[in-house]
Amino acid sequence: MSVPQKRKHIRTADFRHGAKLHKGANGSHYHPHKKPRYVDLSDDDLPQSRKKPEMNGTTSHHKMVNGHTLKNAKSKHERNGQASPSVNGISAGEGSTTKKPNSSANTQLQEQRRQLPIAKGMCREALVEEIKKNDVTVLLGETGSGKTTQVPQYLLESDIAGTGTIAVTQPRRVAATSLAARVSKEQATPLGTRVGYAVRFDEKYTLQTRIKYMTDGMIVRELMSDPLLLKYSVIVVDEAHERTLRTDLLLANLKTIQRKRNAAEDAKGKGKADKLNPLKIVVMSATLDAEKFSRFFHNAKIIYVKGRQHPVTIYHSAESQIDYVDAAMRTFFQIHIDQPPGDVLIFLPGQEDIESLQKSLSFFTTHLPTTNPSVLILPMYASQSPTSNAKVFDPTPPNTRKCILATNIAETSITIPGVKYVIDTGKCKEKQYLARDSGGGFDTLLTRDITKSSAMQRAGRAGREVRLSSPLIPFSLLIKHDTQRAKAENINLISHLPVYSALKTLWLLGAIDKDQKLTPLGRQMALFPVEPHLSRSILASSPTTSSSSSSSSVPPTSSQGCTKELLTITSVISSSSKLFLDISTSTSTSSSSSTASARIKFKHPSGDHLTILNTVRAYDDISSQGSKHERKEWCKKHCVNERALTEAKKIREQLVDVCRKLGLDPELSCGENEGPVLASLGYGLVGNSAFLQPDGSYKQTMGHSIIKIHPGSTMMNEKVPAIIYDELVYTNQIYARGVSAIGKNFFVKHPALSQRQA
Ligand SMILES: Nc1ncnc2c1ncn2[C@@H]1O[C@H](COP(=O)(O)OP(=O)(O)OP(=O)(O)O)[C@@H](O)[C@H]1O
Repeated sequence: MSVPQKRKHIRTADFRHGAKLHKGANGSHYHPHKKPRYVDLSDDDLPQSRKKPEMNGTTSHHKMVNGHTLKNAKSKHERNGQASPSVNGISAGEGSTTKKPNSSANTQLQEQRRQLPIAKGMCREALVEEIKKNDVTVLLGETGSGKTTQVPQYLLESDIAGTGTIAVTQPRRVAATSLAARVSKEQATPLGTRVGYAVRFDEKYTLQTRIKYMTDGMIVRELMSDPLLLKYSVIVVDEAHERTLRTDLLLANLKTIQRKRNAAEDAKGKGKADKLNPLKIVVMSATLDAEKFSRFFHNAKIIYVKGRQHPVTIYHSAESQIDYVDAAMRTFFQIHIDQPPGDVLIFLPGQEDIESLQKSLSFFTTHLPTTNPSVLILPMYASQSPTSNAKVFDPTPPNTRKCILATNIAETSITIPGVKYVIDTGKCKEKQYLARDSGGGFDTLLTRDITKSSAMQRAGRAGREVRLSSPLIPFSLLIKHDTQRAKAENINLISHLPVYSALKTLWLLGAIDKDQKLTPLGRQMALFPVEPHLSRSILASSPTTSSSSSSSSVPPTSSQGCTKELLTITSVISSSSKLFLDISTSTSTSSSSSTASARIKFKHPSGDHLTILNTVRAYDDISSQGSKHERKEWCKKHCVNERALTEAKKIREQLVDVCRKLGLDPELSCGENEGPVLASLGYGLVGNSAFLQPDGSYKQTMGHSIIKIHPGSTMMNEKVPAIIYDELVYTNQIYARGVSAIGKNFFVKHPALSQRQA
C-alpha cells in the first residue's frame, strides 16, 4: 500500500498500516504493537479542580445543580410520581414549542434535548429558578452540557424574558449562525423567525425574534443606537472566558446598563424612569474563570452544571512533535485505517498549515486502497467565505470520512455533526493587538501554544452527538510540543491599554471629542458596518459630509467626490476572503510567472488600494460582457478570488444603503483622477501612516515603530516619501499591509499630524 513514508524526525505519531492506537503510561515511547504511544488523560485523570470547581477564599455563592447541592431537591411532582410541571405548555426538560412536533425527526431532536446533562433531573428548573431570583448569574458547565442551546430556550419558555428579546453573544460568527440554525430547528420554527442571528454583513431576524444569537461585536455596535439595549430583557454572554476586547467592553457596559435599568424598576412611579424594563445577565463560561466574573458583578451567584454529554478519552503523544502538521497527517491516517467510522476534526494554527496539510492529505488519500472509505477534506478558517465554512456542517456522504481542518474558529460553541475524533496540534495563531502608550499599536499574528482550557474545548468538539442507539467512543489526541505549556489565563477584566489606544484612534478620526463623547461625525461613522478608519474614509469621499466636530483633529473633507470608488475599495478590504489568491496555491493551469505577469496589469503605481480598484473595474467589465464561465476563467487566469468579489459586492450594497440614509450620493465618482481617492483614504488612515527614513525603512508618524512593507504588497520594492496602510502585522518583524503612497504634504493639512511635525 502506498502511504506516507515515515520521516526520520517523527517517532511517536508514526503512521503505519495496521498500527493501533494505545492508551498508555505517561512518557512512554512508541514502538508499534509493543509499547503504547499515548497517555490517557481522560476525565478520571483530570485534576480535581476540573471536575468540580473549588472556590476557596471567595465570598461568591455557589450552587451545584444536577447531582450536587440540588441532587435531592426533587420537585413535589416528581416525588409524587407525577410528570414535571409544564411551563407555557411545555413540560420541563422537553422544551418543545408552541408548534407541536409531529415528524419523527423532531421527536428525535426533542429526545436528544432530553438527554443533555442540563436537561437531566431538576437541573432545568433549578437553573430557571436561580436566574429568576438573581440579576446576574454566572453559569459554569462542561462543554457539551447544553448551556448555549438550551438555556436561552429555557428562559423563553419560562417567561423570564417577558416580551423582550434574549440575546446570546458569541465571539465568532460561525458559532452564532450555526447555533441559531440548530435552536430554530429545536423550536421547529424557520430560521429568522422566533430564533434568529445577527453577524456582520449578515442577519436573519425580525422584530418578533425572541432568541437572537449574535457576535459580541454586533451587540457592542448596537450600544451606539440603543445605549441601554432596551430591546433585550436577558443578555447571555457565552464563552465569556475567551476574553476578547469586545466581550470585556460588553461586560463593562452591561454592568452600567443593568444598574440604570434595574434601579429604574425599583424606583417605580418616578416619571419616565419606571418605564425601563429590567435586564438580566447570564455569563456563561466553560472554565474556572467564573469567580472573576462573579466578583466583577458584585459576587454574583455561580451555578455549576455538571456532566458532559459523552465521555471523551484524551490521549497525547508521548514525545514532542516538532513537525506538528506531519504528525497530524500521520495520526489522521492511523484513525482512518484503524478506527470505526466517524468524522475527524484537526485543529491547526492557521491557514498556511491548513493548506499544507490539505495538499498532503489530498495526495496520499488518492493512494489508499479502494476498500477504504473516501476522505472529504474540508478547510475551515476565518478568512474563508462563510459559505465555504458552512460546508463542514453538511451531512457526510455515504462511505466517506469527513476530515475538517480548522483553526480555533471551530474551538468553541459549535457542534459539527459526525465528528467523533479530534486531533489537536496544541497550537493556535492569535491576532493580538499590541497597543502602545504613544498610540499606533499593531496586530501580531504569532503561533502560540494553546491554553489548557482551549485544549479542553477542542477535545469537547468530539462526543457531542447524541446517538440514541449505539454508544460512542469519541476521543481527542493532543500532539505535544517541546514548548507545550499550560499558558496562564489572563485574569484581569479589561486591560486598559487597547481601550486607550482605540479611544485615541477614534479621537484622531474625529469620531469622539476630548470628553470621549461621540461627535456628529462619529455618529455617522458608526452607521457603517466597517472599521472606523474605513467609515471615515467613505465619509471623507463626499464633499457634503458633515465634519462639524468639536475635535480639532478633523481636517476638511476631500473637495472632489469619489464615494463610488471608496465604496468599492472599502468593501473589498472588509471582505473576509483575500482578493488575490497566492500564486503558488492557485489551481491555475498557466505557469506561476505568466500568472504573476497577468496580474501586474492591474498594478497601480500608487499602491494596493488603487490596484484593488483596477481589479474590480476589470472584473466588472468582464461580468457585463462575458458569460459566467468566462468570468470564472478570467478569475482563474489572474489568480483573483471570485468569492471575495462576490462577498464584497454584498457588503457594498449595504454600504450604499447607509450612504443613501445619510443623504450621500454613492455614485459620486472622480473617474480616473486618483488624487481624491488617496486623500479620502488618508483621512481614515492618518493614524496608519509612515515616512521614509534615510536607510529605506519607514517610521510611523503616530508611533515610534520602524516598519517594512509586506512582501505581498505591490509597493514592496518602492521607496516613496510617505505611505498609508490598512494594518500592521508582526511576524518576525513589523510589516505594513495594504499600502499606498501619499503626498507628504497631505499631512501638513491634518491638524493632529501637522502639530506633531512642527
Ligand atoms: N448543529 C448541531 N447539530 C447537531 N447537534 C447539535 C448542534 N448544536 C448542538 N447540538 C447538540 O447539543 C449539544 C449541546 O450543545 P451546546 O452548544 O448547547 O453545549 P454547550 O454546553 O454550550 O457546550 P460548549 O460550551 O462546548 O459550546 C451538543 O453536544 C450536541 O449534541
